[in-house]
Amino acid sequence: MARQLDIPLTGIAAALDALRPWTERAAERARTLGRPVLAAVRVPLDPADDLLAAALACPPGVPRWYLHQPAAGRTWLGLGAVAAVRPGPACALGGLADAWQAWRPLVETDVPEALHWVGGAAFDTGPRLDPWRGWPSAEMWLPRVMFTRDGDEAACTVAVQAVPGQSAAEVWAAAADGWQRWSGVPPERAEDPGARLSAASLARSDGDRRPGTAFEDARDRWMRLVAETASAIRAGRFDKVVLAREEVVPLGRPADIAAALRALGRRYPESGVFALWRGDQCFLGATPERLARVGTGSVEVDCLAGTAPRGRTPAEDARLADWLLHSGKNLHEHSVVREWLRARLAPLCTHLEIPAEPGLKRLANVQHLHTPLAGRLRAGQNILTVADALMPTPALAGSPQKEAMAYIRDREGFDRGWYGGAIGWAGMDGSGEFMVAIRCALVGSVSAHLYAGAGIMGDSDPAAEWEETVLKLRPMKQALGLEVGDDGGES
Ligand SMILES: C=C(O[C@H]1C=CC=C(C(=O)O)[C@@H]1O)C(=O)O
Repeated sequence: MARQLDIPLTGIAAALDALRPWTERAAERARTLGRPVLAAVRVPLDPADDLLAAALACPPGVPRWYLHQPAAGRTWLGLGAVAAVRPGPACALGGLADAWQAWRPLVETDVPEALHWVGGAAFDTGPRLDPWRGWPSAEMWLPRVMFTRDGDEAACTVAVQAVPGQSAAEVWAAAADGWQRWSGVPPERAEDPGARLSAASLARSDGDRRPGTAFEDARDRWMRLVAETASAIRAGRFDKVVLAREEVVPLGRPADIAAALRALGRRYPESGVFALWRGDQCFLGATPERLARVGTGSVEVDCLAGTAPRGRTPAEDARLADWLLHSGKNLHEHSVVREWLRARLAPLCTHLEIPAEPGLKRLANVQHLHTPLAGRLRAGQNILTVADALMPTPALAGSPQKEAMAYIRDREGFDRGWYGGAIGWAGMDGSGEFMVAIRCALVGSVSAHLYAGAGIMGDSDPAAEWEETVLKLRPMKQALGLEVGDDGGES
């Protein structure tokens, strides 16, 4: 049954009306310059609008990018793409910076600050293997419609591209037509309140812990790799390597992505809940780690490495926190990341502040050692150049970076794809934010691929590292209804 979006179309109609004079200017400039020119406007929206419903009502072919940061009161949703920058196969985010900035003078708008490009990048530059085939190593695009809700303020930015030879009326009609087609189509998947998977419907999961099962084999293999890696570190080959694992869970029925994202937002308010739809796949997660946030001349970066479980009682929780804050292995693991970030940021900054001791970042499932880094950026830097310089940090790759990445590719046995990469946005003025894509899953129509890793040091205990990945996988499992929560609920 066809369904209208839950976004009131009056907001969109107002945006399309406001767009008319800008499409005239853009069409005229495109004709004069002989190259495409963008037009964009922004109108206010009702903050009560359900942005997730809008994302899910879009047809599968429409690129969709979603970021929800509950603690900051922010929910952003980008639908469609009017312009995209996508590098060659072996290129990372930094390779997009010039092409992206080249659009800056080619926009007709009175709200240049409202043009937020969205996208992200993979952990490495490929080659992409299943289930990531078809995903680029990095891509940024300007959404056709961008909804932003920041606290009590909500707005909608509509953009369109005028190509040389198009009349203003044709450009405007393209914008209006695009929206009409999305707003009257059936949702990609019927939202069935009973669609959440019950733990019992799992064909294969972490829950099947009997000896001799695929789970046991996977655990033994991974723990052997951890032991080998720890011994390579002791032999001086690396300072640190972050090993990840992939858990593939067949889905008996389509996953309820909206329910998963809502559950993650409720349970992990300090995290960035993200989703990126491509074809019939959705890459989603709730990450506690900010790669970089760039404002006007400022940069903020999270150093997050070193992990302990949460306690079942306040006393146990405090004991675990105290243990973490004094654990030699975790402090060393953390300092490798902090010093690497210091070395990478120093040439980009005129001033850098880094606390001497880490604090704690506490989530519902785990607690981490955390050091916030803050700096003043040198001229000429922007969010893409900064994110590129920092990717991937030793919290995801290891140190030395190149050698650790080659080892990971060779030994892990799967393509990380965008796990360990970055998801974020970039304003045309160079500001923006990227989150590290962890605590996540790539959900397709028949299976979900879940990812989690742990920093391996010379004194790592393979069983403890395995348990750490079990804890890190839990948020996604519970959100997707693949594992029942401690409180008996799914989230
Ligand atoms: C690699 C992951 O976490 C990283 C981020 C924070 C703490 C980490 C750790 O303590 O090992 C990891 O470096 C993951 O969640 O998949």
